[in-house]
Amino acid sequence: MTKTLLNINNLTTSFQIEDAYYAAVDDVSLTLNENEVLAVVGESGCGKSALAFSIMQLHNRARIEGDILFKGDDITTYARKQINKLRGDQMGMIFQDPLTALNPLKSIGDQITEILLLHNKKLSKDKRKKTAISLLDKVGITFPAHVYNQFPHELSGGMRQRAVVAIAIANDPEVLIADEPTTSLDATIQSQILDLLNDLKESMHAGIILITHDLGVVAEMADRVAVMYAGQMVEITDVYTLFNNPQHPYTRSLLSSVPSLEAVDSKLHVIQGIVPSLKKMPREGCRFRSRIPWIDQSAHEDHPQLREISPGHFVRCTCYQSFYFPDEGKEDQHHGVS
Ligand SMILES: Nc1ncnc2c1ncn2[C@@H]1O[C@H](COP(=O)(O)OP(=O)(O)OP(=O)(O)O)[C@@H](O)[C@H]1O
Repeated sequence: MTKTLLNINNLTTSFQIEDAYYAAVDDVSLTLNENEVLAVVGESGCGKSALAFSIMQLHNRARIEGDILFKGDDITTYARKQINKLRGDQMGMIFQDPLTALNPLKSIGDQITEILLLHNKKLSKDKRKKTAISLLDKVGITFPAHVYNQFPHELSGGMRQRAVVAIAIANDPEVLIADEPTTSLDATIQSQILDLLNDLKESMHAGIILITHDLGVVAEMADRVAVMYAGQMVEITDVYTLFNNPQHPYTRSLLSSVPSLEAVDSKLHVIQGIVPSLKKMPREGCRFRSRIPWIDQSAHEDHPQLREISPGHFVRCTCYQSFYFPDEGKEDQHHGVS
C-alpha cells in the first residue's frame, strides 16, 4: 500500500505588509506519497517558495494557519528543537541558490558532518568523515576527500549545488523539498542533478516536492503536478493528464507558451499580464479572471473551489469549461475532460 508522507490541509501563509497580513499561500491542501515526485509549477511570485518554506517551517515572521501532517503528526505544533531535528533528518531541502544555502565560513565537510550529528550524536569523528566523503562521491563530486576540506567559494556553481544536495540527503530523508534546484545551473549539470534526484526517489523511496517553473523538468521528473496561481492551487493531476488533457486556463496558457518540438504546428499563446503582487491580489472570485478578459464573466464562479472533475484530477473554477484562446475563436473552445 502507498504510504502518505505529507498531508497538508488548508495551509495559509500570510506576510505582514505595513499594518495588514496578506496570504501568499492561500488555503492549500496537498498530499505527498512515498516514492513520488510532486511538481509544483507556476510563474514567479505565485507562492511556490513560500509554500516550501512553510512546509519546512523556515519562515521567521509569517503567520501560518492550517496543518502539515508528517506521517500523521502535525509538525506545526512542534517546538523549535523538534523541528530542527526533523529538518535535515527526516525532511531535507535543496535551496534555489546554493550560495545562500551554504555557510561561507565553514568547510563543506563540516557542514555535512553537522547534519549527520543531528541524526546520530554518537557517530565517531572518523565515521562522520567517511560518511560525508561517500555522500560527496554519491552526488558525483570528483575528488570528494579533497572537496571535504574546501570552502563554498572554492567550488564551481555545479559543485556547490551538488554539495547542497549532499547535505539535504545526508540522513536519507523521507521527504525532500527541492526549490528550483537547477535554475542556476547549465544544461549538463542540470540533467545530472535531476538524475540524482530520480536515483534518490528510487533508492530511498523518498517523496520529493519539486518546485520549478520549467515544464521540461516537470515532464522528465514528475509523477503528479500541482499548478499554483496567485497563492492557490488551480489544478492538480498526474503528469500524463497535465500534458495531454490540461483544463484550467492558467495551465493551458502555461503549456501553450512553451514551444514544443513534437507539436511544431501548434500555436504559441503568450499569457498577458503578470501575477499580481500580494497587496493587489484579488481575494474574491477567480484570481485568473483579469488575465483572460475575453472570457464571459458569467463563466467564473463567485467562490471558486478546487473540484475533482475525474479521479485524481482537480480543477478550480468553472471557467475552464468556457475557455478558448482569442486567436482560436469561441467555436474551437475546449469542452472539459475528454
Ligand atoms: N517575507 C516576505 N514578506 C512579504 N512578502 C513576501 C515574503 N516572501 C514572499 N513574499 C511575497 O509572496 C509572494 C509569493 O512569493 P514566492 O517567493 O513564494 O513566489 P515564487 O512562486 O516562489 O516565485 P519565484 O519563482 O520567483 O521564487 C510574492 O508576492 C512575494 O513578493
